[in-house]
Amino acid sequence: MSGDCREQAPDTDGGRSGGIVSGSGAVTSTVSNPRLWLNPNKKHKPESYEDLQLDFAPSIFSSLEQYLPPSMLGVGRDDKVKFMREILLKYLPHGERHRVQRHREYRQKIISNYQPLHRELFTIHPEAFFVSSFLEAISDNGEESFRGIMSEPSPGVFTFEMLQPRFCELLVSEVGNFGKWVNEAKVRIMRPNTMNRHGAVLDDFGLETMLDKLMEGFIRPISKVLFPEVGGSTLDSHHGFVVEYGEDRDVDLGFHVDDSEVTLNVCLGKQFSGGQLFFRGTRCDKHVNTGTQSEEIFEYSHIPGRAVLHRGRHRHGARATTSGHRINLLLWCRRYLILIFIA
Ligand SMILES: O=C(O)CCC(=O)C(=O)O
Ligand SMILES: [Fe+2]
Repeated sequence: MSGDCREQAPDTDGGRSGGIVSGSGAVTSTVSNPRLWLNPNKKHKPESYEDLQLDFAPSIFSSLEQYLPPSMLGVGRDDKVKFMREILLKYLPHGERHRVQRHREYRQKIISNYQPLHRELFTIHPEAFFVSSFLEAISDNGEESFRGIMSEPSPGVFTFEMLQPRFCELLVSEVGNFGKWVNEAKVRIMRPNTMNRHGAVLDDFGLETMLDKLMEGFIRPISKVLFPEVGGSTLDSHHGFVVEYGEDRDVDLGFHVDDSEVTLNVCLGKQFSGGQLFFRGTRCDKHVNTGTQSEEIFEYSHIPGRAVLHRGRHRHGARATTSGHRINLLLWCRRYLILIFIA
């Protein structure tokens, strides 16, 4: 990999540069010159935008809504969407705006042609997806209950039981079905990032809303407590994908950091040997290639259904999967709004 091993994913949420907005908190509510408030109105309960096909993730609209000027808070949802889209597009650099638009068209084309195999995966069903210990900890929603279901075998690396075997099976089968459709329809798809030749972006074939809910309702509350220094409570966007290793697939994954604040990595199966994750401590951009202290060295063996949660800046990689077939679900969770508006 190159000097800076930060990976950039080719999705609409990957934009990292941007402008500055609303320094003084001054407001106008006209769409011709839309402005946001500097501080969020935390008492305002945002609407849900999940049912709309928009160019930004539904959770971005829900998060942004609290920054609307008071005169906009009570208007209809369509007017809010129009206002917020204008703001989002206005503050994206021109090239990025174009990329968002093209990616939206790409996603739309896939979603209108691909027939899902297991429709029950496309809406979140916590009881069917998650194990009960995880659900209980989320419902308790406190540091003690989160730590109660987790181990932290190395500082900043948390592991816990998360997904039910049936959910893992269905997701693996859905990914297989998507791959089959891609081959048969001869569609060229974008891979999850520049490190993978195999794997698929789940957000691109209809799972964006479900994964948005997973991040908002399950990963954000945990991150608020375990990763406050990277803005765990303000995660508002994600890049959701699977990686696949084994014969005829990728073998290993080089040393890197993720383009995320917090990364969720859950093994979905199937049978495999090898494929351990290796960690080498957290670094900022400037020091990403510095040496490793012995206490930062940690190796983790994947177990189906079990999650690993770590900061995106925690340096890591994956050893060769030496036999069988390994599939992992990755959710790179980000703070998109903060990055484009308060750059
Ligand atoms: O293969 C794995 O488990 C690690 C995947 C990973 O680190 C990534 O895709 O960013
Ligand atoms: Fe990674």
